[in-house]
Amino acid sequence: MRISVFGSTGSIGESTFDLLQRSDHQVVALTGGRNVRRLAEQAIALKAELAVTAYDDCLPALREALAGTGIETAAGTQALIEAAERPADWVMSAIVGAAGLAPGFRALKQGATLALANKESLVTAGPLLLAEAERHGARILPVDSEHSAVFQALVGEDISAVERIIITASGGAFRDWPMEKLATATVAQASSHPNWNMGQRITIDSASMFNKALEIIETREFFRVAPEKIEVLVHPESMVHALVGFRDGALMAHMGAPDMRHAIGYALNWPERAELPVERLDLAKLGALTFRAPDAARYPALRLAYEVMEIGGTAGAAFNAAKEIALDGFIDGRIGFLDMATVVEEVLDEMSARQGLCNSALSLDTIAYTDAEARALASHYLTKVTN
Ligand SMILES: NC(=O)C1=CN([C@@H]2O[C@H](COP(=O)(O)OP(=O)(O)OC[C@H]3O[C@@H](n4cnc5c(N)ncnc54)[C@H](OP(=O)(O)O)[C@@H]3O)[C@@H](O)[C@H]2O)C=CC1
Ligand SMILES: CC(=O)[C@@H](O)[C@H](O)COP(=O)(O)O
Ligand SMILES: [Mn+2]
Repeated sequence: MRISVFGSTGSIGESTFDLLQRSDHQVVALTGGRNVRRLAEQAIALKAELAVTAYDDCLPALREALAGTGIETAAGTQALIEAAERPADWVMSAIVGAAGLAPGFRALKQGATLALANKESLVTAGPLLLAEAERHGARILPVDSEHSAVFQALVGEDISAVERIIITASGGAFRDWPMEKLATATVAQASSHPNWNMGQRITIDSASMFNKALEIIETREFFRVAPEKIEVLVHPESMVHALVGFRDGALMAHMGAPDMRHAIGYALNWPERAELPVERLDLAKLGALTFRAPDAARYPALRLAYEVMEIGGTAGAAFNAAKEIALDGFIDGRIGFLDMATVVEEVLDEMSARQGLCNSALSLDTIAYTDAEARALASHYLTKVTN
Protein backbone atom coordinates (compact mmCIF):
# COMPACT_ATOMS: atom_id res chain seq x y z
CA MET A 1 0.00 0.00 0.00
CA ARG A 2 0.96 3.65 -0.38
CA ILE A 3 1.00 5.12 3.12
CA SER A 4 1.25 8.58 4.68
CA VAL A 5 1.65 9.34 8.37
CA PHE A 6 0.55 12.66 9.85
CA GLY A 7 2.14 13.27 13.26
CA SER A 8 4.89 10.77 12.53
CA THR A 9 7.27 12.06 15.22
CA GLY A 10 4.78 11.60 18.06
CA SER A 11 3.93 8.61 20.21
CA ILE A 12 1.37 7.13 17.76
CA GLY A 13 3.64 8.14 14.91
CA GLU A 14 6.57 6.20 16.42
CA SER A 15 4.44 3.09 16.93
CA THR A 16 3.28 3.37 13.31
CA PHE A 17 6.90 3.85 12.21
CA ASP A 18 7.84 0.68 14.08
CA LEU A 19 5.23 -1.33 12.18
CA LEU A 20 6.10 0.26 8.84
CA GLN A 21 9.76 -0.56 9.31
CA ARG A 22 8.80 -4.21 9.56
CA SER A 23 6.70 -4.02 6.36
CA ASP A 24 7.27 -3.39 2.66
CA HIS A 25 4.66 -0.67 2.29
CA GLN A 26 5.58 2.32 0.17
CA VAL A 27 5.77 5.51 2.24
CA VAL A 28 4.49 8.69 0.60
CA ALA A 29 4.50 11.51 3.15
CA LEU A 30 5.62 11.80 6.77
CA THR A 31 4.77 14.92 8.76
CA GLY A 32 5.91 16.30 12.08
CA GLY A 33 6.15 19.52 14.03
CA ARG A 34 9.30 20.80 15.68
CA ASN A 35 11.19 17.52 15.94
CA VAL A 36 12.72 17.75 12.46
CA ARG A 37 15.77 15.68 13.34
CA ARG A 38 13.55 12.69 14.07
CA LEU A 39 11.32 13.41 11.08
CA ALA A 40 14.35 13.32 8.80
CA GLU A 41 15.60 10.05 10.35
CA GLN A 42 12.21 8.44 9.83
CA ALA A 43 11.91 9.73 6.26
CA ILE A 44 15.33 8.29 5.39
CA ALA A 45 14.64 4.96 7.11
CA LEU A 46 11.29 4.53 5.34
CA LYS A 47 12.44 6.03 2.02
CA ALA A 48 9.55 8.49 2.09
CA GLU A 49 8.80 10.67 -0.93
CA LEU A 50 8.10 13.77 1.16
CA ALA A 51 8.71 15.12 4.68
CA VAL A 52 6.65 18.05 5.96
CA THR A 53 7.05 20.10 9.11
CA ALA A 54 4.04 22.06 10.31
CA TYR A 55 6.24 25.07 11.10
CA ASP A 56 7.83 27.37 8.50
CA ASP A 57 10.75 28.22 10.77
CA CYS A 58 11.68 24.51 10.97
CA LEU A 59 12.05 24.13 7.20
CA PRO A 60 15.75 25.12 6.92
CA ALA A 61 16.72 22.48 9.50
CA LEU A 62 14.59 19.84 7.76
CA ARG A 63 16.13 20.72 4.37
CA GLU A 64 19.59 20.46 5.84
CA ALA A 65 18.89 17.10 7.46
CA LEU A 66 17.56 15.68 4.19
CA ALA A 67 20.05 17.30 1.82
CA GLY A 68 21.27 14.89 -0.84
CA THR A 69 18.64 12.22 -0.05
CA GLY A 70 16.20 13.13 -2.84
CA ILE A 71 13.38 13.35 -0.29
CA GLU A 72 11.18 16.38 -0.91
CA THR A 73 10.62 18.84 1.95
CA ALA A 74 7.89 21.36 2.73
CA ALA A 75 6.50 23.37 5.65
CA GLY A 76 3.32 24.95 6.94
CA THR A 77 -0.37 24.23 7.22
CA GLN A 78 -1.00 24.39 3.47
CA ALA A 79 1.87 21.95 2.87
CA LEU A 80 0.19 19.52 5.28
CA ILE A 81 -3.00 19.74 3.22
CA GLU A 82 -1.08 19.20 0.00
CA ALA A 83 0.64 16.18 1.53
CA ALA A 84 -2.81 14.78 2.35
CA GLU A 85 -3.75 15.19 -1.30
CA ARG A 86 -0.90 12.97 -2.50
CA PRO A 87 -2.38 9.69 -3.65
CA ALA A 88 -2.24 7.17 -0.80
CA ASP A 89 -4.21 4.07 0.16
CA TRP A 90 -3.84 4.39 3.93
CA VAL A 91 -3.29 7.54 5.97
CA MET A 92 -2.53 7.68 9.68
CA SER A 93 -4.07 10.74 11.38
CA ALA A 94 -1.92 11.22 14.50
CA ILE A 95 -1.39 14.96 14.81
CA VAL A 96 -2.41 16.04 18.30
CA GLY A 97 -5.33 18.43 18.75
CA ALA A 98 -7.74 20.19 16.41
CA ALA A 99 -4.85 20.78 13.98
CA GLY A 100 -5.31 17.15 12.91
CA LEU A 101 -8.76 17.72 11.40
CA ALA A 102 -7.92 19.42 8.09
CA PRO A 103 -5.32 16.93 6.77
CA GLY A 104 -7.53 13.96 7.70
CA PHE A 105 -10.49 15.55 5.99
CA ARG A 106 -8.44 16.09 2.85
CA ALA A 107 -7.15 12.51 2.86
CA LEU A 108 -10.76 11.28 2.79
CA LYS A 109 -11.42 13.43 -0.25
CA GLN A 110 -8.94 11.40 -2.27
CA GLY A 111 -10.61 8.17 -1.06
CA ALA A 112 -7.83 7.01 1.25
CA THR A 113 -8.54 4.82 4.26
CA LEU A 114 -8.11 7.07 7.29
CA ALA A 115 -6.64 5.38 10.37
CA LEU A 116 -7.93 7.81 12.97
CA ALA A 117 -5.96 8.30 16.17
CA ASN A 118 -6.81 12.02 16.24
CA LYS A 119 -9.99 11.79 18.34
CA GLU A 120 -10.39 15.56 18.17
CA SER A 121 -11.50 15.17 14.52
CA LEU A 122 -14.60 13.23 15.56
CA VAL A 123 -15.28 15.40 18.61
CA THR A 124 -15.23 18.60 16.59
CA ALA A 125 -16.57 17.43 13.23
CA GLY A 126 -17.90 13.88 13.55
CA PRO A 127 -20.93 14.08 11.22
CA LEU A 128 -18.96 16.05 8.61
CA LEU A 129 -16.08 13.61 8.63
CA LEU A 130 -18.34 10.57 8.27
CA ALA A 131 -20.29 12.26 5.46
CA GLU A 132 -17.03 13.14 3.68
CA ALA A 133 -15.90 9.53 3.90
CA GLU A 134 -19.20 8.33 2.48
CA ARG A 135 -19.17 10.91 -0.29
CA HIS A 136 -15.78 9.73 -1.53
CA GLY A 137 -16.14 6.01 -0.82
CA ALA A 138 -13.41 6.28 1.79
CA ARG A 139 -13.20 4.40 5.06
CA ILE A 140 -12.38 5.58 8.57
CA LEU A 141 -10.86 2.98 10.87
CA PRO A 142 -10.58 3.78 14.58
CA VAL A 143 -7.14 3.69 16.18
CA ASP A 144 -7.95 4.97 19.67
CA SER A 145 -7.58 1.77 21.72
CA GLU A 146 -11.14 1.77 23.12
CA HIS A 147 -12.71 2.43 19.74
CA SER A 148 -10.59 -0.14 17.98
CA ALA A 149 -11.73 -2.56 20.70
CA VAL A 150 -15.42 -1.71 20.16
CA PHE A 151 -14.96 -1.94 16.39
CA GLN A 152 -13.46 -5.41 16.79
CA ALA A 153 -16.22 -6.52 19.17
CA LEU A 154 -18.80 -5.41 16.59
CA VAL A 155 -17.46 -7.44 13.66
CA GLY A 156 -20.41 -9.39 12.23
CA GLU A 157 -22.83 -7.79 14.69
CA ASP A 158 -25.84 -5.61 14.08
CA ILE A 159 -25.46 -2.21 15.79
CA SER A 160 -29.20 -2.23 16.56
CA ALA A 161 -28.58 -5.21 18.89
CA VAL A 162 -26.17 -3.12 20.99
CA GLU A 163 -27.52 -2.21 24.40
CA ARG A 164 -24.45 -0.40 25.71
CA ILE A 165 -20.84 0.38 24.97
CA ILE A 166 -18.47 0.50 27.91
CA ILE A 167 -15.12 2.18 27.45
CA THR A 168 -12.55 1.67 30.16
CA ALA A 169 -10.43 4.36 31.82
CA SER A 170 -7.21 3.72 33.68
CA GLY A 171 -7.94 6.60 36.05
CA GLY A 172 -4.66 8.23 35.01
CA ALA A 173 -1.83 9.50 37.14
CA PHE A 174 -3.99 10.46 40.12
CA ARG A 175 -6.38 7.56 40.33
CA ASP A 176 -5.32 6.73 43.87
CA TRP A 177 -4.80 10.28 45.12
CA PRO A 178 -7.16 11.70 47.74
CA MET A 179 -9.43 14.36 46.21
CA GLU A 180 -8.04 17.10 48.49
CA LYS A 181 -4.57 16.66 47.00
CA LEU A 182 -5.62 17.09 43.36
CA ALA A 183 -5.46 20.89 43.48
CA THR A 184 -1.72 20.64 44.17
CA ALA A 185 -0.94 18.27 41.27
CA THR A 186 2.04 19.38 39.22
CA VAL A 187 2.58 19.13 35.46
CA ALA A 188 5.36 16.58 35.99
CA GLN A 189 3.09 14.42 38.16
CA ALA A 190 0.21 14.64 35.65
CA SER A 191 2.55 13.77 32.76
CA SER A 192 3.24 10.26 33.94
CA HIS A 193 0.73 7.60 32.88
CA PRO A 194 0.53 4.41 34.94
CA ASN A 195 0.15 2.07 31.92
CA TRP A 196 0.51 3.78 28.55
CA ASN A 197 3.45 5.56 27.01
CA MET A 198 1.84 8.52 25.20
CA GLY A 199 2.36 12.16 24.30
CA GLN A 200 2.26 14.66 27.18
CA ARG A 201 -1.07 16.23 26.24
CA ILE A 202 -3.12 13.04 26.15
CA THR A 203 -1.34 11.83 29.29
CA ILE A 204 -2.47 14.89 31.24
CA ASP A 205 -5.95 14.56 29.71
CA SER A 206 -5.98 11.02 31.01
CA ALA A 207 -5.30 12.25 34.55
CA SER A 208 -8.12 14.81 34.35
CA MET A 209 -10.41 12.37 32.45
CA PHE A 210 -10.74 14.90 29.64
CA ASN A 211 -9.32 12.14 27.46
CA LYS A 212 -12.22 9.90 28.43
CA ALA A 213 -14.66 12.77 27.92
CA LEU A 214 -13.38 13.18 24.36
CA GLU A 215 -13.65 9.42 23.90
CA ILE A 216 -17.29 9.34 25.03
CA ILE A 217 -18.10 11.85 22.29
CA GLU A 218 -15.86 9.94 19.86
CA THR A 219 -17.87 6.77 20.62
CA ARG A 220 -21.14 8.56 19.97
CA GLU A 221 -19.89 10.00 16.68
CA PHE A 222 -18.13 6.95 15.31
CA PHE A 223 -20.69 4.27 16.20
CA ARG A 224 -23.76 6.55 16.09
CA VAL A 225 -25.10 5.26 19.41
CA ALA A 226 -27.23 7.30 21.80
CA PRO A 227 -25.30 8.99 24.64
CA GLU A 228 -27.23 7.02 27.29
CA LYS A 229 -25.81 3.80 25.86
CA ILE A 230 -22.23 4.90 26.52
CA GLU A 231 -20.62 4.13 29.87
CA VAL A 232 -17.19 4.59 31.42
CA LEU A 233 -15.66 2.04 33.74
CA VAL A 234 -12.47 2.65 35.71
CA HIS A 235 -10.11 -0.25 35.09
CA PRO A 236 -6.66 0.51 36.55
CA GLU A 237 -4.84 -2.31 34.72
CA SER A 238 -5.74 -1.10 31.15
CA MET A 239 -5.97 -4.68 29.86
CA VAL A 240 -9.65 -4.61 28.90
CA HIS A 241 -10.05 -1.69 26.51
CA ALA A 242 -13.79 -1.73 25.93
CA LEU A 243 -16.86 -3.95 26.24
CA VAL A 244 -19.96 -4.14 24.09
CA GLY A 245 -23.22 -5.27 25.70
CA PHE A 246 -25.89 -6.81 23.47
CA ARG A 247 -29.63 -7.08 24.00
CA ASP A 248 -29.34 -10.78 24.90
CA GLY A 249 -27.14 -9.82 27.86
CA ALA A 250 -23.87 -10.92 26.28
CA LEU A 251 -20.89 -8.70 27.01
CA MET A 252 -18.00 -8.90 24.55
CA ALA A 253 -14.73 -7.57 25.99
CA HIS A 254 -11.59 -6.78 24.06
CA MET A 255 -8.33 -7.42 25.91
CA GLY A 256 -4.70 -6.84 25.14
CA ALA A 257 -1.50 -5.43 26.58
CA PRO A 258 -1.38 -1.63 26.64
CA ASP A 259 0.54 -1.23 23.39
CA MET A 260 -0.85 0.94 20.60
CA ARG A 261 0.83 -1.20 17.96
CA HIS A 262 -2.13 -3.53 18.34
CA ALA A 263 -4.80 -0.98 17.36
CA ILE A 264 -2.55 0.58 14.71
CA GLY A 265 -1.65 -2.83 13.30
CA TYR A 266 -5.29 -3.87 13.27
CA ALA A 267 -6.17 -0.80 11.20
CA LEU A 268 -3.15 -1.37 8.95
CA ASN A 269 -4.06 -4.96 8.15
CA TRP A 270 -7.86 -4.71 8.27
CA PRO A 271 -9.93 -6.64 7.32
CA GLU A 272 -7.30 -9.30 7.85
CA ARG A 273 -5.32 -9.99 11.00
CA ALA A 274 -1.55 -10.10 10.67
CA GLU A 275 1.02 -11.16 13.23
CA LEU A 276 1.95 -8.16 15.40
CA PRO A 277 4.94 -7.64 17.70
CA VAL A 278 2.84 -7.16 20.85
CA GLU A 279 2.96 -8.99 24.17
CA ARG A 280 0.67 -12.00 24.54
CA LEU A 281 -1.21 -11.77 27.83
CA ASP A 282 -0.67 -14.47 30.42
CA LEU A 283 -4.00 -14.32 32.27
CA ALA A 284 -2.93 -16.80 34.93
CA LYS A 285 0.00 -14.54 35.73
CA LEU A 286 -2.25 -11.48 35.77
CA GLY A 287 -4.54 -13.29 38.18
CA ALA A 288 -7.16 -10.59 38.70
CA LEU A 289 -8.50 -7.52 36.97
CA THR A 290 -10.36 -4.78 38.77
CA PHE A 291 -13.19 -2.45 37.77
CA ARG A 292 -15.02 0.38 39.51
CA ALA A 293 -17.50 3.08 38.65
CA PRO A 294 -15.99 6.54 38.04
CA ASP A 295 -16.51 9.09 40.82
CA ALA A 296 -18.55 11.90 39.23
CA ALA A 297 -17.32 14.51 41.71
CA ARG A 298 -13.69 13.67 41.00
CA TYR A 299 -14.10 13.80 37.22
CA PRO A 300 -16.31 16.74 36.12
CA ALA A 301 -15.01 16.24 32.55
CA LEU A 302 -17.23 13.18 32.19
CA ARG A 303 -20.38 15.13 33.04
CA LEU A 304 -19.33 17.84 30.59
CA ALA A 305 -19.05 15.27 27.79
CA TYR A 306 -22.73 14.34 28.22
CA GLU A 307 -23.66 18.03 28.29
CA VAL A 308 -21.79 18.56 25.03
CA MET A 309 -23.65 15.69 23.37
CA GLU A 310 -26.94 17.10 24.68
CA ILE A 311 -26.17 20.52 23.19
CA GLY A 312 -24.99 19.08 19.87
CA GLY A 313 -24.00 21.22 16.87
CA THR A 314 -20.63 22.85 17.30
CA ALA A 315 -20.50 22.22 21.07
CA GLY A 316 -17.83 19.54 20.51
CA ALA A 317 -15.62 22.10 18.79
CA ALA A 318 -16.10 24.57 21.66
CA PHE A 319 -15.42 21.89 24.26
CA ASN A 320 -12.26 20.67 22.58
CA ALA A 321 -10.88 24.15 21.91
CA ALA A 322 -11.53 25.29 25.49
CA LYS A 323 -9.90 22.12 26.77
CA GLU A 324 -6.82 22.70 24.58
CA ILE A 325 -6.40 26.25 25.95
CA ALA A 326 -7.00 25.13 29.55
CA LEU A 327 -4.41 22.40 29.07
CA ASP A 328 -1.92 24.94 27.69
CA GLY A 329 -2.63 27.04 30.79
CA PHE A 330 -1.92 24.12 33.12
CA ILE A 331 1.26 23.10 31.25
CA ASP A 332 2.51 26.73 31.35
CA GLY A 333 1.85 26.94 35.08
CA ARG A 334 -0.86 29.60 34.75
CA ILE A 335 -3.67 27.54 36.27
CA GLY A 336 -3.93 24.56 38.58
CA PHE A 337 -4.96 21.01 37.67
CA LEU A 338 -8.56 21.40 38.84
CA ASP A 339 -8.94 24.78 37.15
CA MET A 340 -8.92 23.11 33.74
CA ALA A 341 -12.43 21.75 34.19
CA THR A 342 -13.62 25.08 35.60
CA VAL A 343 -12.37 26.97 32.56
CA VAL A 344 -13.94 24.50 30.10
CA GLU A 345 -17.28 24.58 31.92
CA GLU A 346 -17.32 28.40 31.98
CA VAL A 347 -16.67 28.51 28.23
CA LEU A 348 -19.40 25.98 27.47
CA ASP A 349 -21.90 27.80 29.69
CA GLU A 350 -21.12 31.19 28.22
CA MET A 351 -21.08 30.05 24.61
CA SER A 352 -24.24 28.01 24.78
CA ALA A 353 -26.06 30.94 26.42
CA ARG A 354 -24.59 33.58 24.11
CA GLN A 355 -24.53 31.80 20.77
CA GLY A 356 -26.95 28.93 20.96
CA LEU A 357 -24.30 26.42 19.99
CA CYS A 358 -26.78 23.82 18.86
CA ASN A 359 -28.36 26.23 16.39
CA SER A 360 -25.34 26.76 14.20
CA ALA A 361 -25.39 24.20 11.40
CA LEU A 362 -22.26 22.11 11.33
CA SER A 363 -19.80 23.09 8.61
CA LEU A 364 -16.04 23.52 8.47
CA ASP A 365 -16.63 27.29 8.71
CA THR A 366 -18.89 27.17 11.78
CA ILE A 367 -16.46 24.75 13.42
CA ALA A 368 -13.52 27.07 12.74
CA TYR A 369 -15.51 30.05 14.05
CA THR A 370 -16.60 28.22 17.20
CA ASP A 371 -13.09 26.93 17.77
CA ALA A 372 -11.65 30.47 17.58
CA GLU A 373 -14.36 31.93 19.84
CA ALA A 374 -13.89 29.21 22.43
CA ARG A 375 -10.11 29.68 22.43
CA ALA A 376 -10.49 33.44 22.96
CA LEU A 377 -13.00 32.96 25.75
CA ALA A 378 -10.93 30.25 27.44
CA SER A 379 -7.86 32.52 27.33
CA HIS A 380 -9.95 35.20 29.02
CA TYR A 381 -11.04 32.76 31.75
CA LEU A 382 -7.43 31.67 32.23
CA THR A 383 -6.52 35.20 33.25
CA LYS A 384 -9.62 35.39 35.48
CA VAL A 385 -8.59 32.19 37.29
CA THR A 386 -5.02 33.47 37.68
CA ASN A 387 -6.09 36.81 39.22
N1 LIG B 1 -0.39 8.28 22.26
C1 LIG B 1 -1.33 7.38 22.28
O1 LIG B 1 -1.11 6.24 22.70
C2 LIG B 1 -2.71 7.71 21.80
C3 LIG B 1 -2.97 8.90 21.15
N2 LIG B 1 -4.21 9.14 20.64
C4 LIG B 1 -4.45 10.39 19.91
O2 LIG B 1 -3.51 10.47 18.83
C5 LIG B 1 -3.11 11.82 18.61
C6 LIG B 1 -1.60 11.91 18.76
O3 LIG B 1 -1.25 11.63 20.10
P1 LIG B 1 0.26 11.42 20.54
O4 LIG B 1 0.96 10.60 19.51
O5 LIG B 1 0.23 10.95 21.92
O6 LIG B 1 0.81 12.91 20.49
P2 LIG B 1 2.30 13.43 20.48
O7 LIG B 1 2.31 14.73 21.16
O8 LIG B 1 3.23 12.37 20.94
O9 LIG B 1 2.58 13.65 18.92
C7 LIG B 1 1.88 14.63 18.20
C8 LIG B 1 2.38 14.72 16.77
O10 LIG B 1 1.77 15.84 16.14
C9 LIG B 1 2.78 16.81 15.74
N3 LIG B 1 2.19 18.12 15.97
C10 LIG B 1 2.04 18.77 17.15
N4 LIG B 1 1.40 19.94 16.96
C11 LIG B 1 1.13 20.02 15.62
C12 LIG B 1 0.49 20.99 14.80
N5 LIG B 1 -0.02 22.12 15.31
N6 LIG B 1 0.40 20.76 13.48
C13 LIG B 1 0.92 19.64 12.93
N7 LIG B 1 1.55 18.68 13.66
C14 LIG B 1 1.64 18.87 14.99
C15 LIG B 1 3.97 16.49 16.60
O11 LIG B 1 5.17 16.96 16.02
P3 LIG B 1 6.55 17.23 16.86
O12 LIG B 1 6.55 16.29 18.00
O13 LIG B 1 7.60 16.98 15.82
O14 LIG B 1 6.49 18.67 17.29
C16 LIG B 1 3.88 14.97 16.64
O15 LIG B 1 4.32 14.45 15.43
C17 LIG B 1 -3.90 12.65 19.62
O16 LIG B 1 -5.07 13.10 19.02
C18 LIG B 1 -4.23 11.66 20.72
O17 LIG B 1 -5.40 11.99 21.44
C19 LIG B 1 -5.24 8.25 20.76
C20 LIG B 1 -5.03 7.09 21.43
C21 LIG B 1 -3.77 6.72 22.01
C1 LIG C 1 -4.13 4.27 24.54
C2 LIG C 1 -5.35 5.04 24.48
O1 LIG C 1 -6.26 4.74 23.74
C3 LIG C 1 -5.50 6.20 25.36
O2 LIG C 1 -6.51 7.07 24.94
C4 LIG C 1 -5.81 5.63 26.71
O3 LIG C 1 -7.14 5.30 26.71
C5 LIG C 1 -5.44 6.57 27.78
O4 LIG C 1 -5.67 6.00 28.97
P1 LIG C 1 -6.83 6.42 29.96
O5 LIG C 1 -7.72 5.24 30.02
O6 LIG C 1 -6.06 6.66 31.21
O7 LIG C 1 -7.50 7.65 29.43
MN1 LIG D 1 -8.04 5.86 24.22
